[in-house]
Amino acid sequence: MASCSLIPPASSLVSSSLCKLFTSRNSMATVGLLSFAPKTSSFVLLSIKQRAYHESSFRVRSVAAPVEDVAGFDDMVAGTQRKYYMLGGKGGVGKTSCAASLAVKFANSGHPTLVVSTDPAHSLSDSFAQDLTGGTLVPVEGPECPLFALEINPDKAREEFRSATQKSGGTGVKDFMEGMGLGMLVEQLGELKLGELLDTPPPGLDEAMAIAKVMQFLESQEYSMFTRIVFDTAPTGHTLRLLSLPDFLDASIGKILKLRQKITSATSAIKSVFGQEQTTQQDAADKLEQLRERMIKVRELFRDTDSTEFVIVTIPAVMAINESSRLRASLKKENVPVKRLVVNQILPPSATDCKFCAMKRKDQLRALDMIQNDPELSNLTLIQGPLVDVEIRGVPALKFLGDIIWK
Ligand SMILES: Nc1ncnc2c1ncn2[C@@H]1O[C@H](COP(=O)(O)OP(=O)(O)OP(=O)(O)O)[C@@H](O)[C@H]1O
Repeated sequence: MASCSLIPPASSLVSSSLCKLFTSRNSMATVGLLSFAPKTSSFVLLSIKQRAYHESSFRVRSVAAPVEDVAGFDDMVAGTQRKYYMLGGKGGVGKTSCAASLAVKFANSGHPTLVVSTDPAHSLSDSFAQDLTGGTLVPVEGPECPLFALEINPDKAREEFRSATQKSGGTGVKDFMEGMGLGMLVEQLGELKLGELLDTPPPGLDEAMAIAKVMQFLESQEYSMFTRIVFDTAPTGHTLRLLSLPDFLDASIGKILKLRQKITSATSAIKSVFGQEQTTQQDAADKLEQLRERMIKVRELFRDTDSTEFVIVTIPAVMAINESSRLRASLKKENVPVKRLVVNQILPPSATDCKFCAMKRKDQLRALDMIQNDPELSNLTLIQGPLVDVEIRGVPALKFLGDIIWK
């Protein structure tokens, strides 16, 4: 078990007191240094000296900060009905760290939880300091309730889509129709820009495929235990494309299936050619139909105010805030529910003793002010995450960050 001892302030950076955290298992020594900031009545993690500590032995209960309902975590954790949290924002702002810390907090609050990365450049494995690759659910060691992680392999998901569509309307059929002189149908196929879609998948396709894949997993009895699903999504641009993608794919696939019907009933010659491959054609058509249904479900999931919430993560910097504002506007237009905005990596108030930090903090405060005056962001619940001086890696560190952010 961890213990906590209070020692006198060691530097002017520390506003009130320092708390040293220990872990005794495997003779591991200091785990972290906390600073108590009286202004905000909260503890700030200053450093973690030992990274290879044992998850289960890291406890900060004895120094828990006074509980404030800042993020509205009580509301997030309430109920056993399944809820989905999608965390998204600009690249590098801390989406993965926030998503992973939220997942750990849910699991420690009694929810069997699944955390999924749909970002093609996965960093969940790095965040949990555990190998989570492979496209299957991997148990994360440490939390009190089951926590599983899943990194969806976008290449594999895209390949599935490619083979399904090629069989039932892609280049093979297009060439065949050209050979038969059915120019008109080829034109219709061209309109779908399917070839383009397959050769250079738009950002968002990976994401949509990944989410569809997760929903497929979740339909099975085996995964019915999960009551909280946290998505670590790809950077903003991808997310925005994703939102319009289900409509696009739904329309495209719908047209392909209609086109296929037209082709099969067009001439007896074509019928006989397709007849030879009737089973394959049927399989492909079924796959496409399935894909279309899943895309519709993804679209519905994003807009379901009862079970889904999109949490925007940003940093206190003008560019990031502007991007968050645009993201929020687009999400609003698409009727995607957003209630919370995490502003991560905020310098602690005590960071004023060096010129650089003082300037930086001033800059950050100006950016925070921008949020208050931004018509898209000002009405969201503002959650502030402190900048800590080490990388947040592994369950104990994620638990620590989660306890600061998700209150
Ligand atoms: N509050 C914080 N204090 C200090 N470092 C942080 C904090 N939040 C995140 N980081 C660090 O910033 C880096 C990027 O974080 P993370 O991977 O969570 O961001 P991301 O938005 O998911 O990035 P990407 O868009 O590249 O996937 C990591 O090294 C992480 O440890």
